[in-house]
Amino acid sequence: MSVVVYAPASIGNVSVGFDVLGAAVSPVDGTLLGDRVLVADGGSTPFSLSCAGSFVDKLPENHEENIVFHCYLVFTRELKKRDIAVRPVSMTLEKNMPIGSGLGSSACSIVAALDALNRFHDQPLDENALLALMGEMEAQISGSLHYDNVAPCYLGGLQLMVEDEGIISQQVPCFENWFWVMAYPGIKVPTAEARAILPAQYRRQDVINHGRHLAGFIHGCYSGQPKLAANMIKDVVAEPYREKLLPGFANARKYAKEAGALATGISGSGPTLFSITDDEAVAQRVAKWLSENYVQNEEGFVHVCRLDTNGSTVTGSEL
Ligand SMILES: Nc1ncnc2c1ncn2[C@@H]1O[C@H](COP(=O)(O)OP(=O)(O)O)[C@@H](O)[C@H]1O
Ligand SMILES: N[C@@H](CCOP(=O)(O)O)C(=O)O
Repeated sequence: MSVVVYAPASIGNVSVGFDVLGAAVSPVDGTLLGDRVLVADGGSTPFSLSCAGSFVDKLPENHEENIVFHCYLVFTRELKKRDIAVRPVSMTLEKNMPIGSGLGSSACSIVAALDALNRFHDQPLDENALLALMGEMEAQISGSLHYDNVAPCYLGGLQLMVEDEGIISQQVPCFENWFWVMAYPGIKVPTAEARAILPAQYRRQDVINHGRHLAGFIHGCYSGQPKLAANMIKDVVAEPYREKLLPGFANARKYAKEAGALATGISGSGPTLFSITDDEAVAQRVAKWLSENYVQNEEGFVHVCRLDTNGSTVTGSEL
């Protein structure tokens, strides 16, 4: 028996909810924008890991530094705590996501690995316990606990981190007709570094505006007001400080607005940007412009996406 799990790209923060809001996305043309992990019977070897995929060269050379190995360690720790037998596993990571891209690349590997390990062991951990482990792994990589990539990647859709009453995250309704244009320029911005440049404290006016934007956005989503929700997508917490890490971002946002996009922001800690529109022609026009003007090298790409409401999914038993 073996299982392959696909975990999609995600937009941390969605501009308006630093560390507490995230969205999973998948390209409309069916491209797999996410990692896959295969877990198969390891036979007489307790654990082995091999890696493949278009971004395999960007992974740490030592497999013990790969987050998938650490996922195996924490998963088996949890099984041992519960007196559940750990099975020998042979794992393969298909690394399709660029690292340090703002697309939740590490979250893709973490979610695919832990979801696949759990399924291979007949789901001994419930959704919340698994999500808590995913957060632990993301914190190990970025230096602080935030669920805004792993939660949408695992559960799908637009997710709000409530982190109370034993609930980590809950889904918020969003607009099904929105296109999310994702543009990765091909350069690297490490999440830990993009967090380190943020202020430790904020002015009262910024706090008020942040609360107004996030509450207004969530209200717009629940009351079915797309224009209000899109107008609320403004970031006073991270974007003013991170913009300097993203060459051409201000220009790209200006173009997207003139072309008819509803809102544009930094995806996660960047350098990927996202731009929202409800008009496919606008999405294609913005995508073309970003390909020609925001992408900096051959590693960059642009995808027109929809919200991925599935989150991580089983794609079969072989890669
Ligand atoms: N499977 C993996 N996928 C992505 N990054 C990994 C993986 N294993 C280890 N890493 C390391 O974790 C760090 C991820 O960097 P980060 O900026 O947080 O990426 P992202 O924001 O794209 O998730 C890098 O130092 C990378 O070498
Ligand atoms: N809330 C985090 C999100 C980081 O997302 P990533 O895709 O860049 O890892 C932050 O903004 O630091």
